[in-house]
Amino acid sequence: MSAESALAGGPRSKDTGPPAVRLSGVHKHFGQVHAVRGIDLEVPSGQIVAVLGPNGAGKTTTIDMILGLSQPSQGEISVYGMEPQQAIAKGLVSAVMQTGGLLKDLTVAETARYMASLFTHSRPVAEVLERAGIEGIGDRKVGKCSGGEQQRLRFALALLSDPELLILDEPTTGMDVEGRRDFWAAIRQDAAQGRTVLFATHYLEEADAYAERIVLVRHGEVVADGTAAQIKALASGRIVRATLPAADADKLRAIPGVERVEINANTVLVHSSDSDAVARYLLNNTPARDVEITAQGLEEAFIALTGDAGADRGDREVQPKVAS
Ligand SMILES: Nc1ncnc2c1ncn2[C@@H]1O[C@H](COP(=O)(O)OP(=O)(O)OP(=O)(O)O)[C@@H](O)[C@H]1O
Repeated sequence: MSAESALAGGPRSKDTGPPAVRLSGVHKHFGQVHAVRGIDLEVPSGQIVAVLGPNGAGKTTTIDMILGLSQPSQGEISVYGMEPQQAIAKGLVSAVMQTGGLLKDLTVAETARYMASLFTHSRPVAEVLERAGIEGIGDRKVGKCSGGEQQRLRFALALLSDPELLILDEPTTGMDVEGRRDFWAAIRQDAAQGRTVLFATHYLEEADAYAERIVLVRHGEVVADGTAAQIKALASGRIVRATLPAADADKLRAIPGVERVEINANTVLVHSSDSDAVARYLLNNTPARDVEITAQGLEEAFIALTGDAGADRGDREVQPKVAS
């Protein structure tokens, strides 16, 4: 089953009420810093959405406003048609943040029981631990849990109120590949029931693998919004690779549609919106061999759309970027 079909749908997604999240013309200033610059966004109920962007793009600032932790300087935010605080007070929203909030000397199960006791209506502790895939470590002290297990515990706690909307702010930062995979497996299984999930990430791989929709932000603005395939298509060109000793970069750049030429020893890489023209030129006018045409991936789209040279394949962080 594809990530999309595993994540989409479910009983909750049939809701026809107000969208889970709506942002209209939202700006946020911190003194001189214009962190969010006019974001419009609507997340329908039941959708799994990644807010993807490099460091400093404004993801956390936006999530904090959706959670009612801070107010927009301008614009409006509603959650299920209500003020964010009102939706949270009704138990419609839970969040999994990166750090904090856990007592190291309690066990996993004690932590969940303690939190459950704070809710008037709570899902059974055993059920949320199972959903988070940590039912086998209920007796383990939180301080002895790995970073990934602690995040799955935070996820379990977030499920106690059985929220309609789950918000996760870079939930897997610092986890190893296996921890990340287990964490997302748990989220994905849960989301198949139709819960709405909005997560911020700067891991392209996570957005590609787990979101139905990617909202790409850069410098506080949405620069692309769609499925991973649609975002890849925005940076629509293809790459033509060939073996060509003594390639003439200027001649290659002069072919219509060529955006970028890279020459590495005997290999040329030509990024172009008209790959056929490049291939024709290479085969008819040069001694090029091993000509290959490939579609650009999400990483190229990310670089093209966010202007960041240091995009990440999933196990490295993108370089910090300060909004200008
Ligand atoms: N409380 C604050 N005071 C001043 N500037 C802030 C504050 N919070 C965020 N900023 C600035 O706003 C911009 C957006 O920051 P934000 O944390 O929302 O980005 P982000 O996309 O979540 O980045 P990261 O991936 O690093 O968490 C940055 O330039 C940041 O330095």
